[in-house]
Amino acid sequence: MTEAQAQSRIEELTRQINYHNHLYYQEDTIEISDFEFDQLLEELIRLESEFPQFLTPESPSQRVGGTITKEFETANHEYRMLSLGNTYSEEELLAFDERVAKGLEHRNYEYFCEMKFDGVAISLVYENGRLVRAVTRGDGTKGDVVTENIKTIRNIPLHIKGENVPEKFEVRGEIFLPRKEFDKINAEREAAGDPLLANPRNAASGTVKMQDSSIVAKRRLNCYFYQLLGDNIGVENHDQAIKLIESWGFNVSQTYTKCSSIKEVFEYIEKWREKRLELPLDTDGVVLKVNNYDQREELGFTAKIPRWAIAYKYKAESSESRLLSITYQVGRTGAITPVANLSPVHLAGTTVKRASLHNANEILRLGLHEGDAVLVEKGGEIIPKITGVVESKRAEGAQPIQYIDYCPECGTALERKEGEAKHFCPNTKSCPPQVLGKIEHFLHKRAMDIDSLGTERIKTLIDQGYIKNPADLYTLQDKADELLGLEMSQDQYEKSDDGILYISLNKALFALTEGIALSAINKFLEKHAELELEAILEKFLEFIRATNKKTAQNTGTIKRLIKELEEVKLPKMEEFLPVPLVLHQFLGHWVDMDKLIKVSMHQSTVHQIMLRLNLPLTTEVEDRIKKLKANTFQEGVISNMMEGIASSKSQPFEKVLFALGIRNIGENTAQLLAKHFKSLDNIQKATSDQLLEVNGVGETLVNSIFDYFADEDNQKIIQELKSHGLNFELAESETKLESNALEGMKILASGKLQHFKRDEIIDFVESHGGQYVKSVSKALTFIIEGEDMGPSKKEKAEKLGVKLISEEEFLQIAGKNQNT
Ligand SMILES: NC(=O)c1ccc[n+]([C@@H]2O[C@H](COP(=O)([O-])OP(=O)(O)OC[C@H]3O[C@@H](n4cnc5c(N)ncnc54)[C@H](O)[C@@H]3O)[C@@H](O)[C@H]2O)c1
Ligand SMILES: [Zn+2]
Repeated sequence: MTEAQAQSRIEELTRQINYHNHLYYQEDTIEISDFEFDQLLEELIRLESEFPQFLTPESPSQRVGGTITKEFETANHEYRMLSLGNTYSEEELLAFDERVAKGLEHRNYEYFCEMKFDGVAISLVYENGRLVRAVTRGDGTKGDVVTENIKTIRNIPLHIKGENVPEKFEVRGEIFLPRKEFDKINAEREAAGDPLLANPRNAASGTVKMQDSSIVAKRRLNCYFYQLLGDNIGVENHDQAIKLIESWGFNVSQTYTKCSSIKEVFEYIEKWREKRLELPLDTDGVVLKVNNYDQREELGFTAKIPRWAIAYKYKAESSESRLLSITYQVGRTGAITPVANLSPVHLAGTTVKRASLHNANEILRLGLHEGDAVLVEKGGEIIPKITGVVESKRAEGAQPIQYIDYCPECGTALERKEGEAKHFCPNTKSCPPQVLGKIEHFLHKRAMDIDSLGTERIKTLIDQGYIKNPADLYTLQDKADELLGLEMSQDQYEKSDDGILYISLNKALFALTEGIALSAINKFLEKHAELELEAILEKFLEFIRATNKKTAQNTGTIKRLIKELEEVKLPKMEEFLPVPLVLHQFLGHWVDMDKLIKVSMHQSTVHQIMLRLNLPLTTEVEDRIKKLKANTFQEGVISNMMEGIASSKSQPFEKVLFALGIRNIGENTAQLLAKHFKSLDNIQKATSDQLLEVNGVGETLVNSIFDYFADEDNQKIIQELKSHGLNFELAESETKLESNALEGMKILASGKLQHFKRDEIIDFVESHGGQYVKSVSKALTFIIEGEDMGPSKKEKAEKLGVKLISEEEFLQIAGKNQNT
């Protein structure tokens, strides 16, 4: 490489790394994996050491990647917060160990090994046992002060009690969002139609930097601590420091260990390679640190990293697979996500058969062609991903993947808004998954609260034409008879491109054999998931012989199936068999294959096909066919459903208003609007000025309200719901005040109360003419101090001079004697 080439490559790498650093630290999103990022950085470091004339202090190789934001106060770190060197290879780890030995001039040292937690670094400063400041890493020298946000994390101690607590010290740790919380947040976001968070790390990072601490509190962040700093701490080794902070009440992950040689470090790395996937948070490697502080000092630092520690990062496992097909999933908001169906490969402890492709751009970026050999990666923390195509293995004449133009669920032409990566199905009213989204919202616990209808059942009712909108739910009562025996068709059926019905292999094999349990068949299939369909069927013959149940008869049926599968030449689908072929094994006497194929094209369940064929069956054949069917609606379920639907009619108006799913009307806004306008008719009649009078209503909301009422279909649904007796007005009791005792007062309650549950106090305050306020501010008349009131709230209240009163005093003010 010439000097000029090196210079321009260094510039290019610098530009790219700065770009990805910005995305990662400021925007909390990523476009490339950590591995790809680390490779760029490694290349830069290599070139800079070969061509030191181009190395500048501003190079990303010399600086910690983050910066500070403008929204917070900043504070300087007393001890710089550095990055860590990292490696993905064992040779480099050995080389690191050699450097340590050389630096110390002996091998008499230990390593302290911990998991590398994938979150956000935080520094907490304590003085006289009190948390005084929480600061982000920022640019390593100074960071954002986010104390209020950090105080909402439950297990961060605000006061330290204990012996020998130094007057001043600093602890560092990693804030993270437990994976479960992350999944929960994303499920809620999906249901609300909000964009999904990319991964738990980015979510944690974004949360720490939020302006509103009350939202931070809801996110359930957590923190693991791994470092103690300060003068005269009185310990010589890191393991002692960790034990010390543990005894002071800091949350320390119990995954650490001490190793007396690099060989033991390798054992630790192997021990955790898969086990870490069971931890409640994402981890991306192992950090090893020289345990003794004097030795650390001897080794020192470079500009960016300590010489006494390094991170070994687990490389995402990668395997080659084949692209079988692409399924286009339609989300509840109409967003299309292409998913690659792959020939099964074993990766990171699981069998992978699918990988997300995100959107059309990703397919273009990869240059995917039909049937391509692809590289699949799974790091445990991420869903499997296609990272590349093996072009040399591409079949001659293979065509590039054509993205779909029409919605696979409803056939509507797809749209793509400018600047958005995803395609959308604009048919919000009758596209089945979108209808499902609406109905699920309607049924939600905080809306109409009908819990006897799970997703599967709703889907079935939509698919089979029983409900198209929420109002249809209230007509089900009249169809209870028809619902009995209805098949829940979701998972076990598929349709081929030309509409032939397929059934999952496990159900087919279960029905085709006698005396073998479905669970045994499932186990068998799991074991052989990596085989192709024909090979599985051959293996199944062996399996039948081994179980020794009705062997002759069972093998006979399967052999006939294999033969017909070859002859009939229907499209092949992994893990599924054509329903006509399976039925042919039972009905061969009565119906020929062509007719079975034809009928199956128009139906979506075995139940429906059998209704169409209307054959006189023997009990034996009937039993076989029953084994094929999916779960059906049973009597108990139906009566539960009917009960839930009937009792939902008494849900109060604000719940009904929320249930309608008017865009931008959340639960709180629905309450406010209901209280203010008292009926849906009044809301519909309201002018934009009248709407804007309501606290929290803005232009966007006004527009969505107008849009909603302008739509004739919505008007029809409202009329129908009214005719079924739902509440479209505030009940008498809700509009009447119990007293005016709290008029003009702004009130907040904090901590646990004796006489009220969370929501009850709000209702109580309002029914006595007061206003309930959700955050501490100067405007409050007083705060009701319950048991265990949060110390940060209390501190803030004291600072603002807001009066705190007891629950008893409050009851007196409200004119309620607590004994009544
Ligand atoms: N994908 C992208 O676009 C992109 C962009 C920028 C950075 N990154 C990734 O982010 C990382 C950037 O490195 P960095 O400078 O933030 O450092 P780093 O994350 O590699 O290492 C330092 C950090 O590790 C954390 N850590 C977790 N567990 C620890 C433990 N037990 N002991 C000590 N520290 C622990 C601390 O927060 C510390 O600040 C790299 O891994 C890089 O791959 C990715
Ligand atoms: Zn659609």
